Amino acid sequence: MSHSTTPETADPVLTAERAHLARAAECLTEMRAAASAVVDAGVDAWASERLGAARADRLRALAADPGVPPFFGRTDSATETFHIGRRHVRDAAGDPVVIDWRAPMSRPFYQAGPADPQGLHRRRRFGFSGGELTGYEDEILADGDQPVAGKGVLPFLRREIERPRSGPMRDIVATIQPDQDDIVRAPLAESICVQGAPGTGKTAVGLHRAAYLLYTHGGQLARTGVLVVGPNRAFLRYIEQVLPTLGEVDVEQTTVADLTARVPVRAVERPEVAVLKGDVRMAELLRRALWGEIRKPADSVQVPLAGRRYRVPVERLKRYVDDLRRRARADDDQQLLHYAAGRERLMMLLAEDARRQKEEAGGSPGDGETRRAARSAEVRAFCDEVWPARDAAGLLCRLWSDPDRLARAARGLLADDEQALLRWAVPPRSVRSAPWTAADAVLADELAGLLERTPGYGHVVVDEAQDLSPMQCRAIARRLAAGSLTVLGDLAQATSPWSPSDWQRTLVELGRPEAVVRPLTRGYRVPGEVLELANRLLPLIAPGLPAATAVRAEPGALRIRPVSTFAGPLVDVVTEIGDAQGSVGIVCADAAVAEVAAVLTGAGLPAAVLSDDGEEAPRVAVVPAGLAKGLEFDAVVVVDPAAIVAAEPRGLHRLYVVLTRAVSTLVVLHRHDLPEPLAQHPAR
Ligand SMILES: Nc1ncnc2c1ncn2[C@@H]1O[C@H](COP(=O)(O)OP(=O)(O)OP(=O)(O)O)[C@@H](O)[C@H]1O
Repeated sequence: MSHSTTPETADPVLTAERAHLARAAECLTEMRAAASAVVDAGVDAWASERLGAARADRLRALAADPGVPPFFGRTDSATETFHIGRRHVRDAAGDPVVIDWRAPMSRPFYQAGPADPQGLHRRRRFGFSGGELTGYEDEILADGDQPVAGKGVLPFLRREIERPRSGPMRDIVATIQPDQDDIVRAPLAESICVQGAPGTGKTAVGLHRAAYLLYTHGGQLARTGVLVVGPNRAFLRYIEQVLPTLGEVDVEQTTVADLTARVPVRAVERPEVAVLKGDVRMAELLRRALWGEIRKPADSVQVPLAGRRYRVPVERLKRYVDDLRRRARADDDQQLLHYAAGRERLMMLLAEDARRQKEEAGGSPGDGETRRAARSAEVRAFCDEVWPARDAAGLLCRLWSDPDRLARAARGLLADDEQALLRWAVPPRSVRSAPWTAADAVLADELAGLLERTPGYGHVVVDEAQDLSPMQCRAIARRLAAGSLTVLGDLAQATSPWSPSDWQRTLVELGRPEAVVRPLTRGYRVPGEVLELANRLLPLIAPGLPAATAVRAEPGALRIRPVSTFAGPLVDVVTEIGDAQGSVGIVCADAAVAEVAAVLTGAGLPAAVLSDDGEEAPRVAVVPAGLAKGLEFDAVVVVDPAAIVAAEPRGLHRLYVVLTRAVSTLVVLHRHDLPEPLAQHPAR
């Protein structure tokens, strides 16, 4: 049974809860004061600085956002009552006033249900308005020891979902559902792949998982860090406030493009070239290209050490080089000998050889003398010849400019016509001015990863992973080191040329083939009527993938309107829905964005184009279909679905993405026939 209450001064429950809220706010203020008053008596400057940093972290964590109330829920068992909030609050005696949502004690708040009350007899959720506690909703989970019957979607959850969107994505900490909670709280060591239909909460779950792991494994992850990777800056901008609201300010959030920004990207290549550059064979090509720079030693070397010269014969030099090369083959980045380290090691091997010779002759050279020998002009000249210093961009530039070099690295790997796709017709004047593309940047990053070890994170969350190329996956895997991974995605929304039909290959390239694929199938964002329309595309775009079921129905949420021209109807629709609170997305083919924006602004409507530069999204946004993925709007107008489908090879997948962005209303304006499965829809 559930029940809700609206503000009522006479309600004793509300009065008591408001008093607890005031007490929690007071305790939080005291905790903050205590954290800033700590003095570093009796410690040295270094320790004081470290303490200062730790205190700053703690203060930041305690910094209460006035719009964020100290708690949002409460659990009652026969013996205990806990208030659950975004962070722990305790009183001066150290007793808990609010329990952090991530603490084990909070788990029943998320997991208990009528079928399994987990010792609770009641769960309470609170409603707030501008920081004021205005209402609450109780769910009775057990009557005495007897579980009570459950019911459908709770009014509270529904209100949370339907609250008008303004600005970036919000956290879902008050309403995480049991299947989502299982993923959020999975152990740190477990790598997980969440396959979820649109709006099932994948992004939300991934971000809450990051926050949960940081809370539960704070010490370990504070050292190694957590990384969140999203598809583009518009998406990052949309999600970037969720973790800070949860008190986690130190998580790095980035795109693959920013992660791999090794060369200045100034060009876009043809799709078939981009496909080839994303192919996993590139990894072997680059490995051969780099290690192919190494030459066989042709002559002995005279190594100067402590005033004398020692000859290292060519046979020994060959053995040193061969031994080092063999160590460049390890699968594990931690074990791998990187090219630059190999060069350093070779220098040392020559110096140590000379040292041994001197020791055999009765001398005892010191470490400093040996290190100087390793840096001597003779040893350097030898290494420049045999194991030359290289940089990623320079080597890639030579590879694309020099057909013979490319052919050597590509032998047996790429056909002639494939090599031709990679070659630059005109070699650039300099490395910097070369026509680098985004795919080249990922390749340069692969080379950089062969040259030197890439620092890894303790946990990486990667969103919209269905679109990653194998080479992009490898770029992420390099940053994983010994850490674990949360992969979020939907095969039905895959629009890139690499799009897989199952997750296995992606997980292999991401370095975690053992990751368990966990489905999420309850759709929170999209009303049932709209989801039913989009689901009609599934048999065509992702046969075998289970369709999501919507948690809410909203009669009238879907309108499909045939039009003869777009301008007039578009202005009418946007005028009508733009008046309501909340966000509006007008989604059209990328090529039509300027025209659609001009129609709307020409009619005096406050619309602006959503861009990928990380700027905040306008409330009424004209959204290129190519940028719609991962975003959502209270109302969506899809303009000319046929043009969206025609614009790219996986256009139907793109249409599926576009049709699943609306929280409350979807209007489809179409001039041409709708794709076959949609044309049969009753809402037409
Ligand atoms: N348990 C929940 N309580 C309240 N809102 C939720 C819950 N789960 C998801 N939502 C809301 O549903 C919407 C969709 O969530 P999210 O963007 O995480 O889904 P997604 O699976 O990543 O979608 P897509 O595949 O379209 O990118 C968001 O507004 C999110 O806040």
